[in-house]
Amino acid sequence: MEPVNIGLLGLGTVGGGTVTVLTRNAAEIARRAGRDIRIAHAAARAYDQERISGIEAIGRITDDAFAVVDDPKVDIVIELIGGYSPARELVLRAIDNGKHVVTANKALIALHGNEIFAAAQEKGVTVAFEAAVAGGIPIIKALREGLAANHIEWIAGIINGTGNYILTEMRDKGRDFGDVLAEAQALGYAEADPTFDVEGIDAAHKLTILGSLAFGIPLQFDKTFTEGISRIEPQDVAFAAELGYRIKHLGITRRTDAGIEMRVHPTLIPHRRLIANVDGVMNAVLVKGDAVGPTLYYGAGAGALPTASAVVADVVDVARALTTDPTNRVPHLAFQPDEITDTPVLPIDEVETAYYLRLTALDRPGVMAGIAGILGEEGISIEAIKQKEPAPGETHVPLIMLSHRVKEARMNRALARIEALEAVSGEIVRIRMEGLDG
Ligand SMILES: NC(=O)C1=CN([C@@H]2O[C@H](COP(=O)(O)OP(=O)(O)OC[C@H]3O[C@@H](n4cnc5c(N)ncnc54)[C@H](O)[C@@H]3O)[C@@H](O)[C@H]2O)C=CC1
Ligand SMILES: N[C@@H](CC=O)C(=O)O
Ligand code: NA
Repeated sequence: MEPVNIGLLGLGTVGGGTVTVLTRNAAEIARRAGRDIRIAHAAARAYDQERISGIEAIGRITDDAFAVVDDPKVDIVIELIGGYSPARELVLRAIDNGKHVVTANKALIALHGNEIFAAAQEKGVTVAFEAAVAGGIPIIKALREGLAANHIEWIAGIINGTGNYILTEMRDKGRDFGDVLAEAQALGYAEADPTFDVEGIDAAHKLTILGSLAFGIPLQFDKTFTEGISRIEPQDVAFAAELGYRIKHLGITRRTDAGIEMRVHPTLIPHRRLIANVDGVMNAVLVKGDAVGPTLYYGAGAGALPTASAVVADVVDVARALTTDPTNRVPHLAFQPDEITDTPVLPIDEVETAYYLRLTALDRPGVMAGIAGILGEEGISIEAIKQKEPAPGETHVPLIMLSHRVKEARMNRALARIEALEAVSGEIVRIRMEGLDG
């Protein structure tokens, strides 16, 4: 049988890894796909010839990505340049040319996926994106296929490798935030703009995709609440540990009677949960289905070869389905396109969680009673309070409180009133908490 011809866009971290995996495992991949798979044409603005093992097997390398998507020999375009533009134009052009597409670009899928999948359906081609969420972990496949029997209740995941790497190094080795970020960049884990990693944007892109796959809703990145890790302080990591918790940056999506929660933020979770012990660049995604119960998927969330593993698995999937009727393929967003519903996404004000609060208050009788009075008036009950000893010469002490579950809007009101008290100084630190057991 004729080989499958790949057009590869981008020869950076993931593009280079993809060349290596496709060439190193060529024989085994061909046995699985039923055809040889070869990179006929590749495009990159820049690449390091010396660092890409297998590069000599590429038919032709250019700097013109549009020449690759317009190459009539190419059957499958792999988009690994990243960003919104020209990635969007390249993918739409590839589809228009009748080519299948494999991409690792979560920013592209989260923002333009609805348009891209509609175009692909129209043309009868597939756009595969396993590498876009949780790198090498086959989480898209698990949600679309392995868990297809279930009513999914919620998903909670560590879905940014760079962020988890930074949090782990800060906690275990007391390293500086900036230092660890620079290392994650050197290792090829970070996005081209690393604020996407540290401010939670990358995790929000991935959560947007997970929410759509789990609940059959359109991709709605603009409705995903996003908070990053840049404001986490070492003292909160230490206080959380004293109380039996770890701080992890989680993407959480949950079905409730009022709508679907979609939120990305640092979260205190009990240290005994498996997911609380997922460290470094590793990712993990917990999925709770009504029939299967809780399931956990773990693996490398970033890096050349782990991400290439997902890219090449998609290529094999597409190659196997080249001759099947498009209507019999697994739908892009897990549900049939005409079954995507517009269940509302809840604004963060409507979301209910427990909270870790740290405030700095005057060490004087009556102050605690004033704070407790406001919380009581707002109907917020407190599960635990810890008052630290004042440092020598200090008049103020850190006060740690863990609340029961309450709507965000109500907590915001209470915190504004407490911050206005004369005895309370500065901003109250608030970190959401989840038990992940229900
Ligand atoms: N690095 C990682 O661990 C992971 C990355 N991803 C995603 O994979 C994609 C690629 O990421 P990396 O490989 O890390 O990026 P990179 O920056 O290492 O590589 C990008 C490559 O694309 C080329 N390029 C950029 N614009 C181009 C254009 N207009 N025309 C031709 N070539 C162009 C660059 O010259 C380079 O060869 C991104 O969408 C990223 O979000 C997904 C999962 C993990
Ligand atoms: N920058 C991302 C790369 C993979 O998606 C991360 O760190 O997770
Ligand atoms: Na994946």
